[in-house]
Amino acid sequence: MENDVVGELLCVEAELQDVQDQINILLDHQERLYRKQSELKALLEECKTSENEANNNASIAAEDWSGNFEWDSRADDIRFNVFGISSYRANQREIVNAVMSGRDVLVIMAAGGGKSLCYQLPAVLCNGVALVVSPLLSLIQDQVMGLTALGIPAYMLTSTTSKEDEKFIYKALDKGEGEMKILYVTPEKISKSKRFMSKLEKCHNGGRLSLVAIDEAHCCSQWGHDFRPDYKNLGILKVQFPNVPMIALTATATYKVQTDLMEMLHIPKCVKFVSTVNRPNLFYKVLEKSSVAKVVIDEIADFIRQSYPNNESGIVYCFSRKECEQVAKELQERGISADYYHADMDVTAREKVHLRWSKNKLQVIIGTVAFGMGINKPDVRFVIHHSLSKSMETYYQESGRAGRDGLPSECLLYFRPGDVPRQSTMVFYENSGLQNLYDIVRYCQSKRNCRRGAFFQHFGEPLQDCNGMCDNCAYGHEIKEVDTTYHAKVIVSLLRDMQDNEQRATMLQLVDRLKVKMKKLERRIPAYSVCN
Ligand SMILES: Nc1ncnc2c1ncn2[C@@H]1O[C@H](COP(=O)(O)OP(=O)(O)OP(=O)(O)O)[C@@H](O)[C@H]1O
Repeated sequence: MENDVVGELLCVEAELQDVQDQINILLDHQERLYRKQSELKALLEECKTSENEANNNASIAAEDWSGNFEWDSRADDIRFNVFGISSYRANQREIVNAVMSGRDVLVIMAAGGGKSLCYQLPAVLCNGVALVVSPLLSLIQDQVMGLTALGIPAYMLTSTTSKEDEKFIYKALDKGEGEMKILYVTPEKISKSKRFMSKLEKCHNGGRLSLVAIDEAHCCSQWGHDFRPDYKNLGILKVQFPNVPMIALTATATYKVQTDLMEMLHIPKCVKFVSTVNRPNLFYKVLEKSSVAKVVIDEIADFIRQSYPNNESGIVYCFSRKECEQVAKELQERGISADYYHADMDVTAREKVHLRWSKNKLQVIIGTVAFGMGINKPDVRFVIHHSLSKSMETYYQESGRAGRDGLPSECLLYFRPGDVPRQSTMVFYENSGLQNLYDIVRYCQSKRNCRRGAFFQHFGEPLQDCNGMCDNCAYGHEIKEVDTTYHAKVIVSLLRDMQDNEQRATMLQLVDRLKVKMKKLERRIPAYSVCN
């Protein structure tokens, strides 16, 4: 009898091993299919793009923006002698040529790729004034300061503009008096100031409006990660000035966002320049986040001390304002030069922190998502996420603030499932909010797939080699397989009970109830221990 049982047990074990082997084969197959699926999706997007462009304007395909143009030598002269740039980066020359040819242009170029030159160079080359719409005051101030230092007459019309400058700007628009090549405004100026719009109209009627640039153009789309209601009204610019070339620029836009913003800005026939989202100098890594807050801070402090002992700049992103302050305080207590930045602080205090950090007087800035657009520091060596972002797109943008100078930099994300419900309550009412959140959760939980590959997949781009620049590709992870069938059954029965009794619970309450129920069951049926 015992022999029979042993024999049967061996058979079952052999069969189980066989099943496991088949599962492994299927998992490999699934991974290959995912890759293929992402490549095919990218191809489909490309086909759609070229099909749309062909439908919109058959001549686009035939146009070659890298050929010779009459402004070539003047453009080279200004690029080199005014901007001090010795050669163009990918797509820059082609974009300048398309704008100079009077076409509307959509530019999608990764952070630090050099988008500003794409409209600033044509602005200097052309007669008249270029209007630039940009979402943030700090961003505008930086740009105007930079251009003024290069000797380019650039101005901004914002709440901080002096009466004297305002008078000069209005005169320049109205009558073409004084020298003004570039004028920066926030989108509110377009939607809210009738006076400004009437002066702009006069500038246009006098043939002096050379081009319109829309920076951070993804803000137009509700499907984007940073929708701004005032951006919705920018379409008026194309309606009022149909013959003035418009250039819309952003670091990220999925196909859906691209289509949406082209529609909002009324530029259906624009020439599109899409550069890769790949940032080869960034190393992406996901770390398991301890449920003990102090442990996480200790780890972050150790990482900064050991990897960046020479005051190299970094950012730590936190979920809430309170958490920012707490993390900053605890890092300070561990001897790290750190301070916080969030929307609850007054503007002066925020600017002070930003300035200290920009000038390397402060090593680490601890920010909420409010510390975002307009951060132009090129030498940020690390971006740490104390909790996960709300989407792949947001994470790409935030982590992308590292290494804009092209030098090796690190992007670390601390993940624990307990942080997911905090985000899900925030994104529940956003367009595709939960779907976007689950995409990044999948990114965090993956122990097999290339992190970089996840970005390519998300932005519908063909896969490129990671060159070992993510944790999964560099060292791989030991994968422990756990059978969770029993847990799943208990969860389902728990949910059924709650449904029958019309009860509601948050995710964390649910976890607590599950723990209690598991304990009860274990006591009753010890064989089904949680460790099973
Ligand atoms: N062709 C070039 N050669 C060398 N440096 C360049 C070139 N074009 C731009 N740069 C420099 O690269 C840096 C980043 O450029 P820019 O600020 O325009 O990037 P961006 O694409 O707007 O990035 P972000 O989306 O992060 O704002 C700037 O210091 C700029 O002077």
